[in-house]
Amino acid sequence: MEQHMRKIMEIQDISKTFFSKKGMFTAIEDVSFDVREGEFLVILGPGRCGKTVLLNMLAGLIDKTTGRVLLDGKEVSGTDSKISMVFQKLALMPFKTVQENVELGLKFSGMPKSKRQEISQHYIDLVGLKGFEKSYPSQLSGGMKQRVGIARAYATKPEILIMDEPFGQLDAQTRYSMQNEILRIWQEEKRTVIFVTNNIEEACYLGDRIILLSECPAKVKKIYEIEIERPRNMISREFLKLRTDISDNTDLAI
Ligand SMILES: Nc1ncnc2c1ncn2[C@@H]1O[C@H](COP(=O)(O)OP(=O)(O)OP(=O)(O)O)[C@@H](O)[C@H]1O
Repeated sequence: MEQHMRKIMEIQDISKTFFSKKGMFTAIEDVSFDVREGEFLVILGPGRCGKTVLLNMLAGLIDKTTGRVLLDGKEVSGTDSKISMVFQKLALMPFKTVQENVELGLKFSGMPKSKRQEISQHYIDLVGLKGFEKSYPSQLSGGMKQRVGIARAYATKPEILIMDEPFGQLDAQTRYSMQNEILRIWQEEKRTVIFVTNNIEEACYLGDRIILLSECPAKVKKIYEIEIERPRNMISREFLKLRTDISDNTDLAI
């Protein structure tokens, strides 16, 4: 637990209200929590409760209406190279190979080709795609495409990886195997992960902690510390108890 105690990110009273001709709509209201260095933090909330809006504010992709986000003690405004995102619908470039897709962020930073190749190969190997370097996204399964997205996010060596329902589009079997894969990758290459899901079982399986959000406007309902050892058994008593506690505390069926 010791290594989890440093606060890498502090989210202080952030809110988001959208204004349009039809009126105003508050998606996020006074959300505060800390992110601890090296932890696997899960944000769990019902569908359409504002999870993506919250993540986009953490990543500096959209403005906050109120509140502050501190990264390493300094306020973040706009995007920051210390944060990298993995999206549910991966924006892989269809005419670029796996390797070129993984190198994309590095290329933008102006890194020379040989260094780019060395780094991309490391992360392609890490996510289990060795041998697929020259494949195109259309030749890959859904799970493999997610692996490319994960390698691409890791390749820029961010301090924090934000993952927005990355397994939401996968079939159940692939989803289970990717849950184990993401834990393996996180344990091999320690970074702070903020992982969003609307799936209670997935949250209990993956998280060191779970931030449970309410329905819209999203507020923090409860923060769970999970002490269950990994690999977690989804049918053990303690796992089922946690799952039931969270489910009883959840606003909508999620
Ligand atoms: N630019 C915008 N203008 C107005 N309303 C918006 C905007 N972006 C998001 N919203 C609204 O904010 C609410 C939360 O959306 P968001 O996509 O964050 O939910 P979510 O929890 O990520 O959903 P899902 O579980 O489907 O991924 C929705 O009702 C959405 O319509």
